[in-house]
Amino acid sequence: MPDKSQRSQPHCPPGPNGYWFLGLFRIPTVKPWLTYVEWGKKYGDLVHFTRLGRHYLVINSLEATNEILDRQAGLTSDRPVHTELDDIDTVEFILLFSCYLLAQMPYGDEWRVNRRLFHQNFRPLASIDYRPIEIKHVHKFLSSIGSLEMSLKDQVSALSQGVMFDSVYGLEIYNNKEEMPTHARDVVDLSELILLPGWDAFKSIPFIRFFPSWLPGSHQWITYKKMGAAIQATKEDPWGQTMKAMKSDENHSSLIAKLMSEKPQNKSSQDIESIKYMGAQAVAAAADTTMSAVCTFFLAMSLYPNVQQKAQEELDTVLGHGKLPTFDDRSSLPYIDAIYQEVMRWHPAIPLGLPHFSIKDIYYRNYYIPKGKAMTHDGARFYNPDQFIPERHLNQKNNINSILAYGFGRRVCVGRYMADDMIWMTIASVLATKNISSLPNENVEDYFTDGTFW
Ligand code: HEM
Repeated sequence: MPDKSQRSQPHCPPGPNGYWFLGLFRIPTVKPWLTYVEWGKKYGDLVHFTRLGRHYLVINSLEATNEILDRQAGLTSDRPVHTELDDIDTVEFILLFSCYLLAQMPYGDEWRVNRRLFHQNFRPLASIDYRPIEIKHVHKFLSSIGSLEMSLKDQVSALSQGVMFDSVYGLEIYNNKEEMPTHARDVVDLSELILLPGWDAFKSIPFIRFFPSWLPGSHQWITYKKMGAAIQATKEDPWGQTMKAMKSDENHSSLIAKLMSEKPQNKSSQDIESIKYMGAQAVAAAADTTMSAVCTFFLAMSLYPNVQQKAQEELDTVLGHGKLPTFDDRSSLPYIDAIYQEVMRWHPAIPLGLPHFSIKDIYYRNYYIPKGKAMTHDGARFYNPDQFIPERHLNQKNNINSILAYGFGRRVCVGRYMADDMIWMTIASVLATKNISSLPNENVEDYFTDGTFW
């Protein structure tokens, strides 16, 4: 790459204009991905804007994403949240954010250690251990479908949270409204707000955190405080219950129990904290993501009955009518796999991805991208992108790494192998045994709430 002096006057990519420094006040907070796609059509695959002195870059093309987030991953793997919070050296910061979750950690040695721990326990081989639990919960879910006690969305949420609490802590979740799954969802819901451009005003205007709660602006700092409390509860409560279960039940089995009984027996408090954060991160990461993907699948099947019929024909031919699939059947069911990939493309669980933050100025094409950009992407690069067309994935050499919904570069989703198993098993099992009829509302966007997640 040529050095700075050799370039012909690099400049920031185009984007909507705002006020200098203060930036643009029309930044969307409602379904922002729709606006980013519109901006992409107007300005190109890189859209730049500023807000309160911070630069944002929306990446709308796979080519640019690969170049910036993969090939320059050493510079663009940081996260915006804590990097800037570190600048606020207050007691509140130390109290609230001494709790670090992997997804929000700044890129560096601490992230590397915690990412390795997570990877060891959720890599492809380790993820196979969770399959019996996934099958047990999917079968339980199948028998609960149609019950009037809970909405379909709550049942799906209980399924995705149930799998994770069972796998990590050996704890049963009967209802997603119980305290522990609610705290895990709070972590995600609150992070979703915090990651949107514009929710970081108190970093540029620090005295906001001294505002009384009734004053406009104070809600941002209050949200951070609530998130700190939710993280703390998600880290400590299931851990405490698992410690009790390990003492009272000799048959107790869980990831936490396995890690705690591994050598060395007398673990340092730092090692124990890392295990605790890994557990909390896992239940928080799974809270909305797998739920969102499974709900998207139900929506797609209700809108595209021909796809459902084709899938059921494949299942009937390969397995026999009404027979439940096993993981060994996956390679013989290409159309079911194509449906899974289309679910992940059509409405990704995290439409904007998680923001990346660059630690140094970088260059791409003739654009100068100043240090400190948050980067997101929009995956609309397929023909008729709004249509649900599983066929587009058939005869492609796709694998889990081609699924853009799992993110990019060194921060790519570290729980993707387990998520992949879990979502595939749910899709295949539902199609093998149920007929999904129409949902009440035909406007697809109405099913997708505001913010980062479904
Ligand atoms: C539909 C299911 C899921 C989707 C679509 C998804 C998507 C993502 C995305 C987009 C990222 C950010 C990647 C980036 O920065 O480029 C991410 C990060 C992460 N995901 Fe997932 N995820 C899913 C399920 C899970 C599950 C079940 C787990 C836990 C077992 C998990 C654990 C994580 C963690 C820990 C990170 C942070 C990684 C880091 O910052 O180094 N995810 N995920």
